[in-house]
Amino acid sequence: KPSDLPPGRWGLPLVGWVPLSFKKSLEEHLQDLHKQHGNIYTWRMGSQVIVFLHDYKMLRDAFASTDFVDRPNWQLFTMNEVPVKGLVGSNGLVWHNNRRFALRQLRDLGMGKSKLVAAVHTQAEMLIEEFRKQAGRADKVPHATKVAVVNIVWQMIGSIQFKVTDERFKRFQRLIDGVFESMRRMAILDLFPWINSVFPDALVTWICRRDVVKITLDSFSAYFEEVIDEHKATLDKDNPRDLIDAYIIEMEKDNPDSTCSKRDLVLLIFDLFNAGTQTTDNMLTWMIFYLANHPKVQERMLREIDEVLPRGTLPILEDKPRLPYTEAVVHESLRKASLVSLGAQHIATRDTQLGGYSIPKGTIITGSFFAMHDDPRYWDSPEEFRPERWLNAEGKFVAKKEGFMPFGSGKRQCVGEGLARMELFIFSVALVQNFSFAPPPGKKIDLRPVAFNPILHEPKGSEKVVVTVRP
Ligand code: HEM
Repeated sequence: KPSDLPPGRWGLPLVGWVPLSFKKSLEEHLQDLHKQHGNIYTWRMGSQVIVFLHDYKMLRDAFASTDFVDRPNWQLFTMNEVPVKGLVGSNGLVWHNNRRFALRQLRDLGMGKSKLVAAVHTQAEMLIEEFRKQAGRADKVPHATKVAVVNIVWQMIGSIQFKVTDERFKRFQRLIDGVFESMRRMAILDLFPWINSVFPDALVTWICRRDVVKITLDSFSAYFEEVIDEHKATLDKDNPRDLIDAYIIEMEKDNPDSTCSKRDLVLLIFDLFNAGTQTTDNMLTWMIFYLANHPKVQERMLREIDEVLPRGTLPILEDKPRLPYTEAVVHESLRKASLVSLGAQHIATRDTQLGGYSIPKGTIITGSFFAMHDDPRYWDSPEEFRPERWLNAEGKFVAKKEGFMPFGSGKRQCVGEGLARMELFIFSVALVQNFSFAPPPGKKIDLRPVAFNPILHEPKGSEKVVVTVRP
């Protein structure tokens, strides 16, 4: 162990530190390390040296710096594409160009813009219709929430909308699910890259589902390329309809720094779906679960909405200041869920310093967001779901920042944050206006996330909720 790295667990070369018992979750082990070593500690997982940051200010400063701006060369991020394209896993000029482009598109086509608000409203109406169909019985959260979030991202990217019953949507959803499922397995190769050269290729492919990732990416690519070609054929340069049109226009510019290509656009679209749909859909399910287990929160939210909006009127973003409790419920849900519990990993781009320790170039850095959101240094009684903590004495919403990072922070902060917040706000108002949610009689919804998922805190899909139409 290099002596000036943060303290922690090292274990054996190549294998790293492996717990002897799997009774504790990954997060419980990280909490143990935090208690033992403080706000910055190291865990060698497989052959990867990973430094965990457990402190809000340290994390904020690190992720604001170019010293930690890059992603590791993990398959989880690269999707086996060499050189890496798209946005989530790329570095350098490709990342810089794509991030700037995506942020501009989200601003121009997205947040608060009437076209996208109209699309969110259409999806909110569809959700109301679909939730109504399962009123009166205990059932899983309808799959319409997935359709809604996919449709919004598609609207922005390619002006496409699926119907709930659309077979193409089901195929599309199976692909997204396939990617997420295989991402967990791909992490094995990222942590133990040497198994590639020790075990037979067929075995590695089977364990790590490399074939699934390839097949999935190929299917996505074929579909996206078709959509891109349709856009090219019908492009009006003076009236770009969506992100694909804007990218094609950008691609045709004579810019020496351009990193545009059709393959890059395919990967960018893939990244936006990958990062922007499962996340928002899971967050909406978490909100429904929290509301179901906290009837008083639900009633207070409804009272507030009823005072501001006539029933049947969907909110617009300008209504937010008049709905502070609703804003508080959205924020408290984001805190409690800690959806992306460890964030997305970063890497030191040069030999540098952090928290008084030396961090060699290439060290992987990750945030313990789940722990920060549950840390009594920042939150009074953090275990409680208490939206009131976001309101001041006058009942105004206060966007508390200290200890709150559901979308990451700094140079790689989530580009879809504004869009996700807009969806969660409009969808939750629409649902609470029309329905009440409760656990099945005599039960509470199990709010523990699905086990063994280091990427997302997923709500348990098997949990049922009773939807009742409001009189
Ligand atoms: C509730 C929903 C969401 C949550 C909790 C969330 C959270 C996050 C987090 C924690 C990161 C990692 C930041 C880092 O590397 O430090 C991230 C990155 C990212 N998110 Fe989101 N996200 C959500 C929705 C979305 C949406 C709707 C989109 C776009 C349609 C999106 C696109 C991205 C992209 C492209 C990145 C990579 C940015 C980069 O590497 O520069 N996300 N998100």
